[in-house]
Amino acid sequence: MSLEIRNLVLERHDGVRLLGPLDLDLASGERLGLVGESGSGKTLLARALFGVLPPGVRQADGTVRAFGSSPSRERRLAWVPQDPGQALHPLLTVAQHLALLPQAHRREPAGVALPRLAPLLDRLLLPGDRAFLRRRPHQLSGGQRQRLCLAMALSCDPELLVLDEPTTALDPLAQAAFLDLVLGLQRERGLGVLWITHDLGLAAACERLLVLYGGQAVEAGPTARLLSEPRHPYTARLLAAARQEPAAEAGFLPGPEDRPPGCPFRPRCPAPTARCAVPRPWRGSPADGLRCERPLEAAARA
Ligand SMILES: Nc1ncnc2c1ncn2[C@@H]1O[C@H](COP(=O)(O)OP(=O)(O)OP(=O)(O)O)[C@@H](O)[C@H]1O
Repeated sequence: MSLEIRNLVLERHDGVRLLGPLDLDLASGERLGLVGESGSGKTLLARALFGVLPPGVRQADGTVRAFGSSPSRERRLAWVPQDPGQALHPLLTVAQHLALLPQAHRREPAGVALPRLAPLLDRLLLPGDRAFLRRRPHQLSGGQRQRLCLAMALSCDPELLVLDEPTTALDPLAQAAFLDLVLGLQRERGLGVLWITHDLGLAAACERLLVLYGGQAVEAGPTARLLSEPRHPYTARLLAAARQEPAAEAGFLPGPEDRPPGCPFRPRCPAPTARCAVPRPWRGSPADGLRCERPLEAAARA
């Protein structure tokens, strides 16, 4: 197993729960889409994987295991960030960015790393000539900046790629091209992929989905099943949004301190019951299960 998360709970410094309890498994070479709207805890989860929680957030419980306890885990796991503008250093050149991780993880000098990475740049449609390698981030297009982040993430041949909303800053055509590129690389290299997104349409390229709402996993399963027969009302709502269908309900995800006890989706749910106010157990396996008192088919039968 590339990634094994058990009972992970993240809290704010004042004890307010931000995420969890959460279980997640990712097998090697598998593509998992982590889907949820803004504020649902996706980025915090990615940060927990890399052990870099922001100030004011702590891991209150649970375990995160990437590649067991392998000492090389740092280089086997790589992250493509949401905002390349923030991730890239404005004063470093393309060449200096590309040499950073090989230097840190493999003690590989730039003079060795850059020729080794030339075919990768080619594959990512980034020019490898001297003039391009001397450019700084502000001299690149948005798509080139994001592909540079991808090149950096792949520079030490990782086995698992975590992509945190990597296409947010791109136009729809560039989004589709970036997705194709990642899927192609995933197949060629047998990479595991954890694709974090609020867009169910983008996540549909993954084999499995895990849906988060208000810091809780609400549904997980094979993508084909979730897209055709969502069981949690929030998954159904996401699906309707991806199809640009109008919402029957209004409202936003409340802040972590204002979330109701029990199911966080209860205030927006079309058919809540009194039992939804009580925390419900996860039913099923981490890969295929649900946390809902009144799954959709049951509600339809009532
Ligand atoms: N450093 C922090 N201190 C306190 N609360 C935080 C901190 N970072 C995030 N949070 C809170 O944790 C919750 C989850 O945040 P997170 O950034 O993981 O959401 P997200 O699903 O990635 O959203 P987005 O799609 O907008 O990036 C939010 O309510 C956020 O306000």
